[in-house]
Amino acid sequence: MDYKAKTVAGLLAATCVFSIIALILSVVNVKDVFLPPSTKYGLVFDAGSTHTALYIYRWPADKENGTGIVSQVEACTAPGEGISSYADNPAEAGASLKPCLDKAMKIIPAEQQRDTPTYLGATAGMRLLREQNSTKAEQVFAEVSKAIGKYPVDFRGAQILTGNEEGSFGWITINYLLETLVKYSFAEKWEHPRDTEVLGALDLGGASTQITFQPGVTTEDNSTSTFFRLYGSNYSLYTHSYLCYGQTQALKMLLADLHKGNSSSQEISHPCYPMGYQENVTMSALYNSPCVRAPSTPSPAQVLTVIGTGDPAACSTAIRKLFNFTCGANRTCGFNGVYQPPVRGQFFAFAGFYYTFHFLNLTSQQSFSDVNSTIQTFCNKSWAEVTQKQLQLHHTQWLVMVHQRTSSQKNANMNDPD
Ligand SMILES: Nc1ncnc2c1ncn2[C@@H]1O[C@H](COP(=O)(O)OP(=O)(O)O)[C@@H](O)[C@H]1O
Repeated sequence: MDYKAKTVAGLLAATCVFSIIALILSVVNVKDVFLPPSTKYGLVFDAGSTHTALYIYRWPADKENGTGIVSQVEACTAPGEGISSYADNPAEAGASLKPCLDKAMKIIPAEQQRDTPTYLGATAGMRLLREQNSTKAEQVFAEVSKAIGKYPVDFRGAQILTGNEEGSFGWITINYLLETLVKYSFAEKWEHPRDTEVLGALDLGGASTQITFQPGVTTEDNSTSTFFRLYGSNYSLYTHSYLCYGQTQALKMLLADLHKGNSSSQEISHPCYPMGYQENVTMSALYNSPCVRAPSTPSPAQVLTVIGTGDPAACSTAIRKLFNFTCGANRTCGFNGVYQPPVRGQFFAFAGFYYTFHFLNLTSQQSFSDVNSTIQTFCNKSWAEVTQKQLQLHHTQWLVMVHQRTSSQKNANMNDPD
């Protein structure tokens, strides 16, 4: 499995759309089976919390065992940030999709465009906006739907994925790409691979993080269980999405915690930023999300100065405070009391995990101790040594480290060969 994991890691990075193939696979309509065998196209917008991408897929119209075999033709990144960032200017959310739709229209033959199923799936950025202001979320959706509706495609709707869907689709996608669900055999047939274990999925997004795996026991809590029939086989999965525990939102929670620890001061000493680093942030920008509770006497225009102290141990302690690892009696849990059966098998970590590990040159199945020492070395660098480009990844390494430590404490195996 290791060599496959390596190969697929590159592919995963390039596409960054772990839920999307799964979305196509699960939505390809039964009526497609009766079309004459030919190539079909599908379009999926992955409306993430930090950016939107359009993926163009192609598959043979005659399908295998009721689930399609899909390949990606092209990916297009929409300009600007995620659609939730257009809450105060929803028309711009629609406009941001046009360059990618234009590109798709150049790729899909004109006579097939009207038969091209097109979906938009939004993730935790929109879940948070809906929580904060459902009217604004609806306006953003109305505008993106209007923009897509102007193109000659078979638009089947825009929706906010639930956390369970996001987790499950990520699991399906990595296992599809790793060929643990279906494989092209020497007999030139798509077959269910024998003696191959599926992998668990760890997805670190910007606004949420997901864990999904096939547990060895019956899931005790129905809200975390999901069932799929794929390529003729049944899968019962455990899945949970932790809202606010994606990179962007978790770092916001961390900064808010540090601010509340000394709220009378206009300076926030930040142990996770390198020594010498400094930035200004307004109170309104810091407390603009349901993930952080604003102080009782808000002063939106007030400017706070964040000063890096570059203290890995203090950073680790501050991050730990974002997690409650206490479980109820007779219960196993992930964190914050969320039920989780004992982890089982190998896991594949992707999205934010991949970007951070890639930046640190840690995507070649390094041992756990090598990973930790590389992270420690990087954490001890001063701001002068860390370029602006590196900064964002510098932020995230701490989260990754905590995720790793949490996983290792709970005996998860994150592709660690040791
Ligand atoms: N090319 C990239 N390089 C580094 N980090 C990235 C890149 N693309 C996305 N990310 C990070 O990956 C995370 C997932 O982004 P996104 O898919 O927008 O979030 P979500 O899963 O919450 O919708 C974010 O923290 C984002 O900053």
